[in-house]
Amino acid sequence: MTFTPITPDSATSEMSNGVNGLHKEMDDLHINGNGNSTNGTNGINGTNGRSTLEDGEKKKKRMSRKLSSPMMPSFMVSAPGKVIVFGEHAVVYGKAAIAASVSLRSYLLVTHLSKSKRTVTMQFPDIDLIHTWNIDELPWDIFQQPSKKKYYYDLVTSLDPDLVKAIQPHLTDISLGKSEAERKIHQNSAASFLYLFLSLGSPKSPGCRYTLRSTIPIGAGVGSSASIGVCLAAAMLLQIRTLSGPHPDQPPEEARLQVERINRWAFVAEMCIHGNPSGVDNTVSTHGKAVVYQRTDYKKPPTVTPLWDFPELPLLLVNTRTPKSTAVEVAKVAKLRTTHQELVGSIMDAIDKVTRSAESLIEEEYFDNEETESLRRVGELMTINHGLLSALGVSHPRLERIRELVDHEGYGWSKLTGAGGGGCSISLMKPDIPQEKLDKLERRLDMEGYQTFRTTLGGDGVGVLWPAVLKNGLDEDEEGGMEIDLEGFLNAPGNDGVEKLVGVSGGLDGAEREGWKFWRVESQ
Ligand SMILES: Nc1ncnc2c1ncn2[C@@H]1O[C@H](COP(=O)(O)OP(=O)(O)OP(=O)(O)O)[C@@H](O)[C@H]1O
Ligand SMILES: C[C@@](O)(CCO)CC(=O)[O-]
Repeated sequence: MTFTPITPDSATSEMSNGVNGLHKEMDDLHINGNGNSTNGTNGINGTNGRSTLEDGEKKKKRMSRKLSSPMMPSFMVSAPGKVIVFGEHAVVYGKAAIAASVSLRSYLLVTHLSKSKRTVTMQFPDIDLIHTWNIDELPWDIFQQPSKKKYYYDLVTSLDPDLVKAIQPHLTDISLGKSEAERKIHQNSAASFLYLFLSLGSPKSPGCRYTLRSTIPIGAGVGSSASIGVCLAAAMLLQIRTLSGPHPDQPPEEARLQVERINRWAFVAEMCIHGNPSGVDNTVSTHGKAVVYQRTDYKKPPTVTPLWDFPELPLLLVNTRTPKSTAVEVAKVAKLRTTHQELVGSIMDAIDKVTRSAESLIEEEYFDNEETESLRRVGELMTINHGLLSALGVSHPRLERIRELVDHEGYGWSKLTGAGGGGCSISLMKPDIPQEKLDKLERRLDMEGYQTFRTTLGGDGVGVLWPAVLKNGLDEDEEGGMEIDLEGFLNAPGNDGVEKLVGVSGGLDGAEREGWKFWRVESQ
């Protein structure tokens, strides 16, 4: 996909959509990080950004009145993790890869403080991180400098070293008393958070708390960091009222524009964590479904083609709990390629063929994700892809053991996902396997120290719950549903507790739960 630049004019007209979209009550709030009248981005009250002095005066009066307006309600944002379904390693050599969202997700609860409280807190209990900053002490001056200032519609492709430097003093007292390794991780997360907060917010940003819980395993190649970046980007863009929708009758083109805006800022968050990310993770996490991703020239942006009609596939994700290093595995393949250039080239070509065959298969009109024959064909491509990766030397005995337990027992088709050498595998399960056999398999894997997740490929991307009130098909719905409070969210037990409390598929019989809304970007 190519990023379509959003001009100030188009941004302005969308801003008024934004005001009328998801959350009417936001109209009355005094928030806007980026609004100003010089560049046509001022979305406050839906003005067109070409305001006269008189308008400005009127606006000032209106704004000062609004200071007494009620607090913004709590809301939630959620985004999925991802797996590479086909084409890892070959993608490093300019071949295509298919990546898809998984149903494991991150959930971010945004709660606002009373106006007198001028603090912002990031609370990431999964990694035991909590930190509070005084908003008025943050380095707004440099982030607001005209030569530095970025707007919500900007495409940011690299971090500004001066801005990164300005953040550093605000990271020094994070997680004092923890190990150096842990502090480094916490400081990275905080740097990513602050870069976004300072870029999208303003010195007038309201005091608030961002609390995140995730069901995605961390550092296992399932895109946990990207999903967090997506949640933060979406939440902050919603707070400054620069997104329209999601709402049911929104045209797909408009929905895609909103999603792309989130994706751009999620990429900025990923850059803070990873340095030089390809962008595939945040793209899949924002859009959901699946994408074909290809980077032929590293000096140019990659080609990202959304597979809007990617089927939802049932999947068993297995974490070997064996730490992997992507860099080591990639180097291993590079070395093999030096010695056997032609042969390795043929393997890469074969992987590319597998990826392209999968792409065409999935897009076939009669492809049916609930039908055995269609699943078998995708499954066989996964098996072939794994064999080719194995030939490149990136499998691992713990990954081969999964194939033994799943494929050789006739339960499904497995392949490693991501770099290999440990990390995770994915298994496409046959639809007719009796439940007790599946339970037995999971017990076996558990006994052998694996971590299993039943997940579905190709689900929704970023979603919004505005306000943070859920309906569960229970009596309490009559009284407007159940409000998600911070304590309840923090105390939800484990991944299941989080899913049960706020999960996007926590509706009756696992259906999409009423309340969560998604930008519907599909073409059909
Ligand atoms: N649940 C979480 N809570 C807070 N921070 C998290 C969480 N999950 C991931 N992170 C952040 O993301 C970092 C992990 O990112 P990393 O890219 O190494 O792994 P990944 O995103 O899970 O895998 P990959 O990028 O290979 O798909 C953590 O160090 C932390 O900063
Ligand atoms: C192994 C690899 O192809 C995927 C790692 O998730 C490396 C990369 O694409 O950067």
